[in-house]
Amino acid sequence: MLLGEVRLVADKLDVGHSGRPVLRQVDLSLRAGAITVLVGPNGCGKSTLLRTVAGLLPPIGGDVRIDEVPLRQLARRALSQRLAFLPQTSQAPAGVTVRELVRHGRYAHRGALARHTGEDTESIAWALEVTDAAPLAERRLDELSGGERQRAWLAMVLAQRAGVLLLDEPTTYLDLRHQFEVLDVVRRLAREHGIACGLVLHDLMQAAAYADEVVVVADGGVAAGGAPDDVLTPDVIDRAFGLRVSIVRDPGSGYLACFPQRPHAAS
Ligand SMILES: Nc1ncnc2c1ncn2[C@@H]1O[C@H](COP(=O)(O)OP(=O)(O)OP(=O)(O)O)[C@@H](O)[C@H]1O
Repeated sequence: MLLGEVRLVADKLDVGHSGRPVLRQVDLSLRAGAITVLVGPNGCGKSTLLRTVAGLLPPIGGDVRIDEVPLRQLARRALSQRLAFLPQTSQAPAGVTVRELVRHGRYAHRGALARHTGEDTESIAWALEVTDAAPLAERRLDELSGGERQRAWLAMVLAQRAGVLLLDEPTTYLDLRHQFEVLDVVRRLAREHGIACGLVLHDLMQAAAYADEVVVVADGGVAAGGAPDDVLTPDVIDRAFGLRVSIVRDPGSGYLACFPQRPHAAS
């Protein structure tokens, strides 16, 4: 594994819907073994950006390259072998088991009708294990808790064995412990398996704790990007979210916490 190798690059990317730009001139790079977290206010364009670099929305301008190959030159299956994307919400057919869901991740390699190989079996077992979803494998997805279901979806995209993993708000609907569990899985995927991870998160404290690089999206573009300590400052947060905060570091865990400075809040 080549730690730090750039796997995905967006170069002067304009993204939006029906030809109407939401974000302009976005530069982004995702490195092997690193976690990049996109943060920003509601509706600023984080999902639009993630969906565009995942090849689900056409760029309005600019370029995305994965392993130096332009995204537009990659057929669907070739793209799925390099990049896995988990959207904010996903639907599965009723009654499907976790193992069946995870097997879907292998269609990127084999197609839906092809026979399964030893490599498929091994990848499915690995994806279930790394997400701690192996004990759930024979359970029906619609009978799981939100946290268990999220781990199953994560296992499905991991079974693709792609070098780039994009997750849109993977901690939504999860309680605090399960949020950290999912983020710990992502960290393990980056650190131990060299996967380039790009996440959208709303929680700035979690972004600070897990990101190698934070990208702040606001006002039609990238407002700031870099190491969490450099980027998550009161000024940047005020500019992006329109909220004055003070930032405190918890001496025990080292985590940053933001507190809004609203004079009326305590009254
Ligand atoms: N399918 C669509 N068609 C047209 N406009 C859309 C579509 N999806 C999103 N938009 C618009 O694009 C803008 C950016 O939305 P997007 O979902 O990317 O924001 P976001 O930062 O991910 O928001 P949130 O934090 O609320 O999830 C918004 O103005 C939204 O209304």
